[in-house]
Amino acid sequence: WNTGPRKEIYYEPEEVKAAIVTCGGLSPGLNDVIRQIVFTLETYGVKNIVGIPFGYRGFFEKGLKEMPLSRDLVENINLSGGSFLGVSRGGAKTSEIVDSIQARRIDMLFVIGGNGSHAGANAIHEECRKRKLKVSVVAVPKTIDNDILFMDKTFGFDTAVEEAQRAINSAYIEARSAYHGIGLVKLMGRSSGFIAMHASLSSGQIDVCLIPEDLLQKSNATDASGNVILSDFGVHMQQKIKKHFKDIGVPADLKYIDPTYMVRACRANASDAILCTVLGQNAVHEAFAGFSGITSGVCNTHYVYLPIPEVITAPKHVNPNSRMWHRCLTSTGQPDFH
Ligand SMILES: Nc1ncnc2c1ncn2[C@@H]1O[C@H](COP(=O)(O)OP(=O)(O)O)[C@@H](O)[C@H]1O
Ligand SMILES: O=P(O)(O)OC[C@H]1O[C@](O)(COP(=O)(O)O)[C@@H](O)[C@@H]1O
Repeated sequence: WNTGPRKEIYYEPEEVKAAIVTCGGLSPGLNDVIRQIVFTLETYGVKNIVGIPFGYRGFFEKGLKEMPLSRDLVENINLSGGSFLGVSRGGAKTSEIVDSIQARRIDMLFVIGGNGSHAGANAIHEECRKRKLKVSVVAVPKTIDNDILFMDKTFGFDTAVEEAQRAINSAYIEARSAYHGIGLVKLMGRSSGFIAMHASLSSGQIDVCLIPEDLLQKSNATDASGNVILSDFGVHMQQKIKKHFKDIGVPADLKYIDPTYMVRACRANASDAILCTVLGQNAVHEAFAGFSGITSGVCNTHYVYLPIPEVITAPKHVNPNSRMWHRCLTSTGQPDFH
């Protein structure tokens, strides 16, 4: 569907109670999206806007209180990284969340999150329909990993790629300056290597880029949200490289940098800040148009609304047969390990 404001709106703004929740891991730009949602709701004339603290947990965990939000309060939150509302994993209890939505008389719920949060948003939407509640549940895709289907990019990804350059450059300088130096940098991406691929392409200082599409090391452990915990591949590589050079009797001075949380906690860069602005505003137009169970994003250069079930069928991965991955291989000069 096309995005943007509609001539006819489904809700009477003065009667609306709108809630915003941020779930999952951090991504640069979360505060920009919260801020734009609040600004746009106020522009429509909504007076009752609240933030749900610490993700879905804020709906039912004792001691967590909703936070009244206004333009004045959120004016400057985009100047820092993180989430003004707090985030969390786990705690997805759909029926308790919907009980809480009902008790708080929420008409619009804005869920800012990744694949898991979208699955949660869809479950909440379905449960609201089942109970015949007129609640618009709309999502805004958030993930630095850029692993949401159909989206050209998600907010935070550009910032992560840019911020990763600092770590790559430091590793490069250390490696160049050391006798038999090697620099090793670990970047985030869970099961999708978009950050690593784009950071390699943009840096030009990388000799080998490894992506999880090639290298997944699964374990049986899961995090609070049920995501499989992958073993730390950076540390694994560090040990393997050291052992290899020891075994062949060649000195190697390996410097390992793991900048992942420094990258994730950054404030959004200019291009992500613009993306967040558009997505935040579109989410409000989406809710006022009466949509629910929908997410907004940028797909094939167009801003669009998409049904949540379509975008969560699977995470998006780097295609090892794609032109982009082959451009990366050409740029680094590494062999194709396939
Ligand atoms: N399949 C699911 N159904 C309902 N809720 C889910 C599902 N998967 C994850 N969630 C909830 O969504 C929230 C965020 O999920 P998580 O996977 O940690 O991050 P992300 O949304 O960034 O992928 C958590 O509170 C989690 O419990
Ligand atoms: O240490 P945490 O918070 O569990 O997060 C680790 C994971 O978070 C990520 O940044 C993704 O987070 P989301 O799925 O919440 O977007 C992955 O790249 C990484 O594997």
